[in-house]
Amino acid sequence: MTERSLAINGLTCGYPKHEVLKELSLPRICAGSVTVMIGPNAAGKTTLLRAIAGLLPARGEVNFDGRNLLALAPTELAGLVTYMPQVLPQGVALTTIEAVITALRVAPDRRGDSDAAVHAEAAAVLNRLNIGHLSLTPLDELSGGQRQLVSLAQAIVRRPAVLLLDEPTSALDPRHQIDVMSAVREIAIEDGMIVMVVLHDLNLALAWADTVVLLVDGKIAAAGPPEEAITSATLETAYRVRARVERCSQGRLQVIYDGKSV
Ligand SMILES: Nc1ncnc2c1ncn2[C@@H]1O[C@H](COP(=O)(O)OP(=O)(O)OP(=O)(O)O)[C@@H](O)[C@H]1O
Repeated sequence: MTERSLAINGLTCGYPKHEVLKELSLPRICAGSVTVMIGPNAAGKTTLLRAIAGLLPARGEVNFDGRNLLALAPTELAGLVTYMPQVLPQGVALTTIEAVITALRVAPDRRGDSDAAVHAEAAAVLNRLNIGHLSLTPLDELSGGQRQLVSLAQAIVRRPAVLLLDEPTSALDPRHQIDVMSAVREIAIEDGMIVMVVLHDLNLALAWADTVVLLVDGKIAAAGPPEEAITSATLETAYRVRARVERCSQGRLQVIYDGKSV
């Protein structure tokens, strides 16, 4: 059996008066791997994820398992792809576990599951993200970081074939950032999921990505293993900063910013 993968060829998409991505193609993404999208503000990272999720009109090919996702009906696409947005909804009168159960229940293939099975799965995901203690807390009483963790739980509980996460760690403290990235990595491997994550924290990208894609102005400026995509030269070009990528005393690569470049 051939390994499942996602391949993007000639993707063009954007907004009525602003074409953001033009004929974009990405290296093939293998199941079980984590691809981290980085790049300056407004580079097109969210636009790319939203196009793959069918939330924006797009032309080209997003091939998965022999099918072009762009041509699928919304319900079929929703069974394969889950997108966690950057901005999280507020004002929803549910507890944390109810929110996760609701996310699972809308998955087309899970509607017939027993209440006990769905509850157990939702509880397991909350525990995995170390927020089991928040199960009965209303969403409106959560902090920003806690809400981000619940939103991630809603995305991963569905165990989609393709998981798209838009800045899932932006509101989290360092410990929870590690919780999230390690959970995402484990789930990708366990379920053979294709995971694409947008991050601004380049040290997280260096630590957790199998592949890094650097997007600048709607185009790929670098793509490959983290140590090849994140270098002094690529950071200077993309972000106009002076930075070094060096190994710390424990051998891990880290970015050190020295200032703005001229
Ligand atoms: N709804 C919209 N209508 C029109 N233009 C939009 C809309 N949403 C985003 N854009 C524009 O599309 C471009 C890409 O935006 P996008 O949100 O994809 O960038 P990003 O790389 O995710 O940025 P950030 O790191 O700031 O979140 C930007 O120029 C932005 O102004």
